[in-house]
Amino acid sequence: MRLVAIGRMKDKAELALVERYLKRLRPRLEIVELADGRGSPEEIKRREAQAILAAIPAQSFVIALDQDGQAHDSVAFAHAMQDWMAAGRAPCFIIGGAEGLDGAILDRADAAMSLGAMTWPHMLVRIMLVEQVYRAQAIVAGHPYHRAGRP
Ligand SMILES: C[S@@+](CC[C@H](N)C(=O)[O-])C[C@H]1O[C@@H](n2cnc3c(N)ncnc32)[C@H](O)[C@@H]1O
Repeated sequence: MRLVAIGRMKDKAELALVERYLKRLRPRLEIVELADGRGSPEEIKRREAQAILAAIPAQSFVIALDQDGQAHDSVAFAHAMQDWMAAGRAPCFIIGGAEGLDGAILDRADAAMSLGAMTWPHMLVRIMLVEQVYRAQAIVAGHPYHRAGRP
């Protein structure tokens, strides 16, 4: 599995949170960080899109993180991950930069996934996604990390 993300995560507290979940993931999630684009907002998105497209492995199931995408609950996400893997298409998640994702990425993506209607900073999205991937693996494994209790 791969995560292609715009921006270098430097903050130690953010890195520690990503590492907390990353080290537990099986299969592992490789994070590919790409430099922020330069120029006007449109140029930034276009340049970042070129780099993102080049970093997507062949055969992967591409999931663009986008606030207008489809919102899953954690169990549905876990089962979707299982289906992609079973089909031999390892997930490749994409997180945009400050300007968001270029339309070319949304066109290339096999799915667009939302973490809610609000706009989140990309580094927080990275942390939340890695936690949800770990939660998905816990759900599939029947690990008690995920408690399904609801009112
Ligand atoms: C700061 S946001 C970009 C905001 C940008 N104005 C836009 O409209 O996408 C950076 C990245 O974080 C991700 N992101 C932010 N909020 C999200 C949400 N609610 N659901 C899914 N991804 C989100 C997206 O990949 C986005 O490109």
